[in-house]
Amino acid sequence: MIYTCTLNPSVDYIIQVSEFRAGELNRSENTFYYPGGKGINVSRVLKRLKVENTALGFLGGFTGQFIKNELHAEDIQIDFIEVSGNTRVNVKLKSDSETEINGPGAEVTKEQIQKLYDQIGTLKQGDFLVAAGSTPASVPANFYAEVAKICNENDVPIIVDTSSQALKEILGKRLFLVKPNHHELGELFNTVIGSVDDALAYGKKLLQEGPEHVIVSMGGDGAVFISKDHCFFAKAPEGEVKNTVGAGDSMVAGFLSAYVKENSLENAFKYAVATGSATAFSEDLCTNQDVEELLQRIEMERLD
Ligand SMILES: Nc1ncnc2c1ncn2[C@@H]1O[C@H](COP(=O)(O)OP(=O)(O)OP(=O)(O)O)[C@@H](O)[C@H]1O
Ligand SMILES: O=P(O)(O)OC[C@@]1(O)O[C@H](CO)[C@@H](O)[C@@H]1O
Repeated sequence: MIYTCTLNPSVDYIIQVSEFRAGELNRSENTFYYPGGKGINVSRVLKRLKVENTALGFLGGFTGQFIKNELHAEDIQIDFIEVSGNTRVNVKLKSDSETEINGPGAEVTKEQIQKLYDQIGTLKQGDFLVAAGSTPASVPANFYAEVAKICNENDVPIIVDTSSQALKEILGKRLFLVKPNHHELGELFNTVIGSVDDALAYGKKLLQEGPEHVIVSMGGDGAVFISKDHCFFAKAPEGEVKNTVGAGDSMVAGFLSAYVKENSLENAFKYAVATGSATAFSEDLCTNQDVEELLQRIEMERLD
């Protein structure tokens, strides 16, 4: 079974305003509410790609209930730990540019954190864990490192997609995949990643710190895949960009779905880029059909 873990889920409130003016009354043309948070997005895309999975993490209040209802409607298995506050609402303002305001997240107690460690401790060989997104202030900074330790002890491959700060905490642990975007990778090494060559060079540095595979995503400029034996670059296909929120999470879901079905890293990476871009070209997250259609248009080249 694939498990996703979202410590800080969100209701993503999408507001479309054609000409946003700060400091004035704006009226939106459209608003949407989606269950969000990085691990939850991975779960939703995996399900659309016909891969069964279970979503773990913390949920609370009326917003938490909304997320449960939506995941239930999409037939996604969940095993969230209930917290007493409201799960946050993250605002995604779409105008000429995309502006995001992410909330801090609900308070989590020590007992609830322990409960999650215990849940993760039941995962066994053959399972995968995707741990993604920010950690609320009440969760210790070494949470992902602890989770990676538990997974390493039980031979459970773990994929981590989080901020550069949280990523620093887990360097040295055995990780199946990490997927920083080029900004996060730059922050990690105190540099600016401005080209495919930079992404490759610093992705290789990151590989020396423990992960088995690294994907450096670069938005509309595509992505670089780095592993011990193979490095690839894939261009992102052209299309009408509607929503880049969740593109990176879709990429992780695309990679994992193809990897568990075919066990080929090259195809998994191709699938990852197609899935990320398919979401960028959709209002919500992509569908299986979107991904299959884009797959034909992904151009890949070897970098080594
Ligand atoms: N403008 C775009 N055009 C085409 N594809 C895109 C675009 N933006 C993103 N993608 C696709 O999605 C992948 C991941 O995008 P990105 O690097 O923005 O991830 P991210 O920063 O982790 O995103 P998020 O945190 O919002 O989920 C890219 O490698 C690419 O395949
Ligand atoms: O605040 P975090 O946890 O870093 O990111 C949360 C978030 O921006 O990430 C997802 C897109 O990747 C959204 O669904 C969600 O609102």
